[in-house]
Amino acid sequence: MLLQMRQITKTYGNLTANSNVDFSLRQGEIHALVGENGAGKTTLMRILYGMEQPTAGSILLNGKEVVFTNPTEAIRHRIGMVHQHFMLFPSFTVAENIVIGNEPKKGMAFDRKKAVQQVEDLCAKYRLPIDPHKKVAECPLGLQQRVEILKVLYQGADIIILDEPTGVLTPLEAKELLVIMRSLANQGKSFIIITHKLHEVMEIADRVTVLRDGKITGTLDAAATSVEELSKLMVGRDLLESAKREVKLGETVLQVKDISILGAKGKPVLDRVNLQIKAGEIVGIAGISGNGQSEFIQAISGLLPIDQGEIHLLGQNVTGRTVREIREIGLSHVPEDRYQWGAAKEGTVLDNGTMGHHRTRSRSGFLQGKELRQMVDRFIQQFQIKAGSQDTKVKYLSGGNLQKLIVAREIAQNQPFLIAAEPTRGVDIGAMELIHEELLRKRDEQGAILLVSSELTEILKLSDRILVMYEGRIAGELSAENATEEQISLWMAGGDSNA
Ligand SMILES: Nc1ncnc2c1ncn2[C@@H]1O[C@H](COP(=O)(O)OP(=O)(O)OP(=O)(O)O)[C@@H](O)[C@H]1O
Repeated sequence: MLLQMRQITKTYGNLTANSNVDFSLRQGEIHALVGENGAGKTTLMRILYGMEQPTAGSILLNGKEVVFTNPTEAIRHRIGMVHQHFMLFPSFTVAENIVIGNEPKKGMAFDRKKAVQQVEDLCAKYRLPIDPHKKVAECPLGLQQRVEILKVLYQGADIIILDEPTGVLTPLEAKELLVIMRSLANQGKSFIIITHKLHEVMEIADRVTVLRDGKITGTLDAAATSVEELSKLMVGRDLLESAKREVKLGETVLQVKDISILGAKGKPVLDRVNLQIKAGEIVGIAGISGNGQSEFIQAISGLLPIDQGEIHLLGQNVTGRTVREIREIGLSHVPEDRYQWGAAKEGTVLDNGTMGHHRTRSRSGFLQGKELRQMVDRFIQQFQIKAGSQDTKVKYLSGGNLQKLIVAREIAQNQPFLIAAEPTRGVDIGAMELIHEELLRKRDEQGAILLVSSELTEILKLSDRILVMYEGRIAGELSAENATEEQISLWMAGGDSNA
């Protein structure tokens, strides 16, 4: 066995993140690690990569015990990790990012020519083409991830850990990554992949290990299991399928009229976009990221000024209004980037769970300290948020648990209009089901929802109408009944526009 982690336990104060975990990896294997948010997946991998020390337990590489007190030691033992949030220098080139830390030198100076040559050789060896001279800032996310993978290969990794690698990728990029992993595995590399996407596990993994509440609930051959069995092992129950119910449409809540945002190079970021959403409907926007969806949401929520057109919310012209004014008129917003817009990392669960709620009225006036705590308690229970206590800083929450907290907070604002951008990014399937159910409930109660998601299945499941964005324009619109994955994918790729 290439790698064995034996009886690993990790505690933080009185919280047990990993409890007597046994995990193994064979050479050339792709081993998926799955489990609910906060189950302890990232913690286990941080231990393997030397970022954390286990409270108890041992790691054996090729049968010999090893102890890593930092990532440099793990790298020396040919273990590499690609994190959820990329750790690249955007203003450096691809080649510079790959060799950094181990740069070829000519005398004392950095040997740029040799670095480029080494990167070109590496790309050829592993059949992962990329332009070494390109600035990382100019690479789409899929290519940035390729740089991260090339970087660990450059460092000599034989074991590669990928933490939710497809979360930020487009469907096409995700498919490509799976092909790359299989090809590298065939060349002898071994992978551990943390993912919430069980269909991906079925597609790519040889074996799969399920963690629940810090403990292993099973290690299975992927070929001998199913999505249903895995979800049961993860969540401890069968999943409910939420179905859309008939709802009568109410009055117009959002009206976007012909809005445009001019780009830096004369090419519009948004080009005469129109949209109307009524009470009681979910309108989904599909599209490959980078086609204007982010700017569209930012424009509606007052984060980004527009150059042309008007935005009306509940009959009021909100064009040019501030974020706060628009929120007060009737918007709540689950933002796309939870770290940039959604949360204050140094704040506690209580602080983050009550943001924007201080002006929410209770029967006795505005919500007071105790009522705010009770409200956050309800969020924690309803969404099964693993947070230790309300006084825990959110930077210690697992990614999915922070996402659940933001979604709970925003839905509870009870505003007539909700923007839900990537609402289930990074959450486990049990939590995804809960969030979907809550969004549908809000719609049934005459809420108007704008859903932006890179997950086509999510768009298809929840939306009453689907719009596809391509290069800043609405490339097409379909009702839920007429929507097919094929048609949407075609518009997403810029083909056969009906607009
Ligand atoms: N430095 C820390 N201090 C305190 N608690 C921590 C720390 N790091 C992790 N935890 C806690 O350990 C538990 C396991 O977290 P971990 O990030 O491993 O979960 P995960 O399975 O990767 O979740 P997700 O799918 O949401 O990313 C969580 O309850 C988390 O809040």
